[in-house]
Amino acid sequence: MESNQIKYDKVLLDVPCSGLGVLSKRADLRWNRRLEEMEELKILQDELLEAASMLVKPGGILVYSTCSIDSEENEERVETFLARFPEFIIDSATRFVPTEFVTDKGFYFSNPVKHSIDGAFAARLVLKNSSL
Ligand SMILES: C[S@@+](CC[C@H](N)C(=O)[O-])C[C@H]1O[C@@H](n2cnc3c(N)ncnc32)[C@H](O)[C@@H]1O
Repeated sequence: MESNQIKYDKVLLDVPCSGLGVLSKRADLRWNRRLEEMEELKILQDELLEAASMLVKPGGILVYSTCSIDSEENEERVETFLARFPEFIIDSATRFVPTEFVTDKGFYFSNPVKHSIDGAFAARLVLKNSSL
């Protein structure tokens, strides 16, 4: 999918997600999830990530974020995306947040049990310049 629309230096994609990082505030989510809904959400997250990536300028930044602690909605979505769009690379979160919130792969991740705050995930991706 290619596009001739305006492109941006920075794009933030805060996707619809299961909300599994915020169960302390949304206890109802615990009971209302269905497997099929998760599968649909993952497809939607992939579609939105691909669509958002088309809006990024060469050298620009794409941040993918969720309020989920489920790796299927987090690392797995980003890895699926990077396998299809290797022109994007991970830019580690270490420059922006304390290291205790940075995963081995350079993603931001807060864990309600470990950090006593809502669970969330973010991946900072850079679109390589074609000249690189
Ligand atoms: C996690 S929320 C984003 C919240 C936002 N960051 C804010 O501060 O208001 C996810 C958003 O995705 C929107 N959304 C749901 N399905 C969508 C779709 N198919 N395409 C685009 N956006 C969608 C929802 O309406 C919701 O506003």
